[in-house]
This record gives sequence, structure tokens and C-alpha cells, in this order.
Amino acid sequence: MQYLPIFMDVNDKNVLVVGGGEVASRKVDLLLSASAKVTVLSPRLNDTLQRYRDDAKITVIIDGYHRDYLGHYVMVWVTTDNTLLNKQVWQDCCERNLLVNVADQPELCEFITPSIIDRSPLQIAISSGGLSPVLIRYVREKLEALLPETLGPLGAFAGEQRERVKQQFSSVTERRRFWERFFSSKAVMLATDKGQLQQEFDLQLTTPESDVDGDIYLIKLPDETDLLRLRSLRLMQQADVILYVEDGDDCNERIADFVELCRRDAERYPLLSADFSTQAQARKQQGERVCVLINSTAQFETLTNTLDAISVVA
Ligand SMILES: C[C@@]1(CC(=O)O)c2cc3[nH]c(cc4nc(cc5[nH]c(cc(n2)[C@H]1CCC(=O)O)[C@@](C)(CC(=O)O)[C@@H]5CCC(=O)O)C(CC(=O)O)=C4CCC(=O)O)c(CCC(=O)O)c3CC(=O)O
Ligand SMILES: NC(=O)C1=CN([C@@H]2O[C@H](COP(=O)(O)OP(=O)(O)OC[C@H]3O[C@@H](n4cnc5c(N)ncnc54)[C@H](O)[C@@H]3O)[C@@H](O)[C@H]2O)C=CC1
Repeated sequence: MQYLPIFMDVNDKNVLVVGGGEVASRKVDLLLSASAKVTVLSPRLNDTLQRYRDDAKITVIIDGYHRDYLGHYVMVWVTTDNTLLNKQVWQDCCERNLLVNVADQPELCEFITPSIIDRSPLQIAISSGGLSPVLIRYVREKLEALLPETLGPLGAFAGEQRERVKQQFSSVTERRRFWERFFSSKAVMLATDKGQLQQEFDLQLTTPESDVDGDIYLIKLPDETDLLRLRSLRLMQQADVILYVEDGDDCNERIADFVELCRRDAERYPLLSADFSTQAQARKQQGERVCVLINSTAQFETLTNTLDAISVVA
């Protein structure tokens, strides 16, 4: 991973944009939508920025760049049409440990701008690490078509109810399961207003899941991660515990790729065949979902034969 993806809180923080043209106004729009206090430094302003100044949305310094202007900012965006000047600003910012982005000069960027899907409070940021902006725009368009418009209000609703769910369920596992059941229910997917969400929420909160027992899934891994079935992937992403068979360096590396695809905070253990059954059954009885990742057909058959109460996914 070349860049660290994070979401930065710039609410009410001072941000400097150097340059006052087309690119600057796009960056200013983005910064204003995140409620930053924006100052634009430029000898000239385009119409949009002049309007923002007249509406007191931004502060403006009408002047050419000078390093003394780099005062009290948390970050600097550089958008002038002068590449030598852009480099100078970058250097001055680096000396002051100021985060800096020079538009369209990735080598002069301490951070880069992703392609953004904004369904606030839900946000998706996509990056190609600077390699292919059109590819990430394409991915954004595909994702936007897939994601329902109601995702934003759903996120806001879940945020409001989180405390109530915490009070109702004492363990993280129970809370996670509640939310998974809630988000995957048909009523929530079809809900068009908050009243409908509230109704389904209240219903699910007071109706305990009938099956409190967990599950064990044996998943025989294909040769490559690309070939993994969607159903297997979904189970791996819902699992509370991942057990995987270790056998030989080459295999371990391959299995590590699959383990990477599992839910980020699932517990992960190499499978010790002797105590496997006890290990897995005990976790199942605690209501947890256990995925066992198996490498070879032989192992798969042995485990399937020795352990009955197991759902098998080939
Ligand atoms: C490093 C970065 C700059 C930064 O962080 O500021 C950067 C760099 C460069 N872009 C260039 C070109 C284009 N950029 C776009 C579009 C977008 N570019 C964006 C981000 C980034 N672009 C950052 C890396 C992000 C990452 O990869 O993770 C998006 C996401 C956001 C935004 O810019 O606001 C937005 C899509 C938003 C969306 O629709 O979702 C298009 C297409 C279009 O306009 O439709 C083209 C023309 C096609 C082409 O040339 O590929 C060039 C060559 C310039 C030249 O040749 O003169 C460079 C310089 C270089 O690559 O060296
Ligand atoms: N417009 C676009 O969509 C794209 C632009 N670019 C590049 O990004 C750069 C900026 O593009 P635009 O905003 O369209 O250009 P622009 O010409 O509209 O704006 C440049 C701005 O820089 C300001 N400026 C010039 N010297 C300055 C100085 N000494 N101090 C402070 N500000 C100064 C100017 O006053 C002007 O407001 C250009 O190099 C352009 O080639 C690259 C890709 C796309």
C-alpha cells in the first residue's frame, strides 16, 4: 500500500489554497463541503471564487505567493499554472511539516485526492495511488450505480441507534450480529423513510434470533483468490473466528492471501488438527461463526468425514 487511506477532520480548521483558477475552485468546493475555513491566495480569482468571497464563504489574499503566507494552516493545496512556483511552495511546506498537495504533480504530493462517493455520513474514497485517475472514476461510477440512495439516511439512523443497541446487548459479538441481521433484512433494504427503519429496528431489537448457536463452515480453497465463490467470501467476511490449515511454506503464503480476505477483526488461528474439533465446537457453542479454510481435497474429505455437524462449502 503506497498511500495510507484516512479520513481527516478539517471542520473549522484553516486550509490554504494557492491559485485562484478552475482547479482551485474545485478544491475549494471539496474543502467547503468538509466545513474547512478556506483562504485562497492568488493575484486573480475566477468568477466562482469571487462569488464565494462576496458571500463570505472564503477568505482571500490577493497577492502572488510568498512563503511568509504559510502561517497557521493544517494543509496547503497548490493549484497555480506555474510548475516552478508549485515546486517552491511544496518545498516550503515540507520544511514547515505542512501537509501539501500540488494538483496533478503526484511527486509533489504528501497526500493525493481520491475519487469520492459521498452519501454522508457514509463516504467511499477510491484511489489508484496516482496511477490511473480515469480507472478510479470508472470504479466510482460502477459503485454509485450499485449503491442505493438510501445508504446515507441508513448510516445516519444506525449512528443514532448505536447506543441503544449497546445497552441491549452486552457483547460485541451480539451487537455485530444484530447489525448484520438488521442491514441484511429485506425490510431495511426496501425502506424509503425513517419511520419504516424505526419500525423494523424496534421489531428486531425485541425479537431474539431463534438460533443462538453459531456455525462452522468448512471452506475448501480454490487455487487462486479470484476463483473464490461469492458465498464463501461472504461467509469469510462474516466469520468471528478463522481457522486455517498450515502445511509447507508455499501453501502458507497462498493461504495467507485468503486469510487477508476474511473479516478484518476476526480472530485467526492456524489449525492444530488434534484439538481442532474442541476448538471449533466450543466457539460455535458461544454463538460464533467459525470458518475453517482448507487447502487440499484430502484434508477436506478427512475433516468432512470426521466432523458431522458442519456446513460444507465446496
Ligand atoms: C495525483 C492526483 C492529483 C491529486 O491528488 O491532486 C492526480 C494526478 C493526475 N491526474 C491527471 C489527469 C486526470 N485526472 C482526472 C480525474 C481525476 N483525478 C483525480 C485525482 C488525482 N489525479 C490524484 C491521484 C488519485 C489517485 O490515483 O488515487 C480525481 C480522483 C479527483 C480530483 O482531481 O479531484 C479525479 C476523478 C474524480 C472522479 O470523477 O471521480 C482525469 C479524468 C477526468 O478529468 O475526467 C484526468 C485526464 C486523464 C488522464 O490523463 O489520465 C494527470 C495527468 C495530467 C496531464 O497529463 O496533464 C495527473 C498527473 C500525473 O498523473 O502525473
Ligand atoms: N483545469 C483543469 O481541469 C486542469 C488543470 N490542470 C493544470 O492545473 C493547473 C491549474 O489549472 P487551472 O486552475 O485551470 O489554471 P488557471 O490558469 O485557471 O489558474 C491558475 C491560477 O494560478 C494563479 N497564480 C498564478 N501565479 C500565482 C502566484 N505567483 N501565486 C499565487 N497564485 C498564482 C492565477 O492567478 C490563477 O488564478 C495548470 O497547470 C493546469 O495545466 C491539469 C489538469 C486539469
